[in-house]
Amino acid sequence: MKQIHVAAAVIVNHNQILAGQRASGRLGEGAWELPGGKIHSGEDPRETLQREIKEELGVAAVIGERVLPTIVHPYPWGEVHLQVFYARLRQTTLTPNAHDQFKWGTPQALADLAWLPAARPVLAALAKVDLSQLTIDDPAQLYTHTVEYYETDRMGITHHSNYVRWMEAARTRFLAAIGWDYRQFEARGIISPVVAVNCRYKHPTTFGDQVDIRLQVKQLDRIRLTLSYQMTCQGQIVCLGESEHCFTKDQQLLRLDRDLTDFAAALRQYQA
Ligand SMILES: Nc1nc2c([nH]c(=O)n2[C@H]2C[C@H](O)[C@@H](COP(=O)(O)OP(=O)(O)OP(=O)(O)O)O2)c(=O)[nH]1
Repeated sequence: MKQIHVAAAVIVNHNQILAGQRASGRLGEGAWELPGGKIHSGEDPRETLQREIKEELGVAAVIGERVLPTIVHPYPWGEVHLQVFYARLRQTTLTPNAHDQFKWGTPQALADLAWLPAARPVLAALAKVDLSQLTIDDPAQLYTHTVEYYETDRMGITHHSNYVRWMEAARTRFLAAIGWDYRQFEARGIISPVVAVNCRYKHPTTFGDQVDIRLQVKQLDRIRLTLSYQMTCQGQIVCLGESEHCFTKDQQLLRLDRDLTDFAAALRQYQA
């Protein structure tokens, strides 16, 4: 039997997920499914989902962890191997393309819809999950640091200066992950001075603590980029930071909306 490899997304918003009704004229028309589609040859299933969600809903998505092991279901048209991942949408306004209608609801409320059979085990698995507690991270925006002994002070807590360094570590990794490695800027003669940094220390950390630093693009104006950093340890906020940057070449300020338009477009994808 022909094998059909498919990726589908449990798109989460608070405690609700998104179900789509397959448009008429498609196989399984009228049945409900999770957004997704066939994995192209050589494609990573997470890339499939980014592509399919863009096509079907008109928005960018962050793809998280697997929900459950691959589901295999035989249909008259082939054996579907369904890989299901959590996802969240970057924007809330959808432009539906491939479905007759969409519904948001808790897995319990949506369980009675006429789902494609391969999707049913997903609904059963979700019934045991507290979706509102789920964090779906874009790896580009998350840097995890384990506090070193040498980062602590005489009081036994992390010295405050380290948080600013971790912000920089999160930032350089973020830029590299979105295709704008800082070395590329330097190779083009562009430098990016930090024009402001601030930190609000909310709770101390100490040796061995694992600190998650989540970065977001807070603001982009003509010359300035503002990034925000939320730092948590075991889910508790330990520090909230911000940094502001400008970009210069030959000691002239560059404009993000004129001289660095590709970079600005890449950053906008990560704007909160
Ligand atoms: N997206 C999705 N497909 C599912 C689910 N459950 C399930 O059995 N399937 C099956 C139905 C189809 O046989 C297959 C998905 O193929 P598809 O034809 O919709 O994929 P596609 O979006 O790439 O479509 P196309 O461009 O080839 O028309 O997986 C589900 O929950 N979501």
